[in-house]
Amino acid sequence: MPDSSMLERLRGQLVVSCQANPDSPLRDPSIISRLALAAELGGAAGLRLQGFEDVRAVRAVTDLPIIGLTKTDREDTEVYITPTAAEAVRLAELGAEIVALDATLRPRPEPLADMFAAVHAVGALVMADISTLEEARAALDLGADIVSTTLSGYTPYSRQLSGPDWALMDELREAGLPFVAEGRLNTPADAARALKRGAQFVVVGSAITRPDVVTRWFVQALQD
Ligand SMILES: CC(=O)N[C@H](C=O)[C@@H](O)[C@H](O)[C@H](O)COP(=O)(O)O
Repeated sequence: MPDSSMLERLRGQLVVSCQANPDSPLRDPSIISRLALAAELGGAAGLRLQGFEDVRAVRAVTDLPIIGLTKTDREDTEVYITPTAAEAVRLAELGAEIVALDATLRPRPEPLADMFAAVHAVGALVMADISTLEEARAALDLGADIVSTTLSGYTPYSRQLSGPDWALMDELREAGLPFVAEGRLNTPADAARALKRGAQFVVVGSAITRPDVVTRWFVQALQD
């Protein structure tokens, strides 16, 4: 049985996403592990990690809850966050208590319901990454444990914003749907505001663990 007390443990807390793209100099499981430990030292209550190797490496050094995902480029679909049940199950087997997966309404290689069932069958929870209210409703109706605003701005039909999607958070709260705030929460004030907006917890990545991205913000500001 999936342990939903894990979500209670994260309530009101910060989850730090520790990810590095293939072209990043930080792209090494041992470096991701160090980033995760630094996040833990700073008070993170959980970690969001990409890829089997990173999940395995970080599981070996911390007991913090892990939200695991894969990013897989496929020819047949635009869905790239954990597109298949096999990947989802592998993440759970490697120690992710929560598996994040794309739950947008775009064409996908495998039905969402089958993926949710596969994750639950191995005792993990489903975090459904969505981009709209409609997708959140559909995912929760199918049995997702929580939805996350991760993909707002990353589907062509969702709001395209340079900052967090506050309107989506308002819609989710007003609909009474349990949600996590994630995506472009670039300051401590944004993260705190997301909790006030009704988020169960917040996930922050770039502003904490992507120094190349943060450097670019500064460089850009100097040119403006
Ligand atoms: C859209 C997508 O692929 N998001 C990914 C999901 O895991 C990560 O690249 C983001 O860093 C994460 O969502 C946290 O967001 P931000 O880095 O903006 O704080």
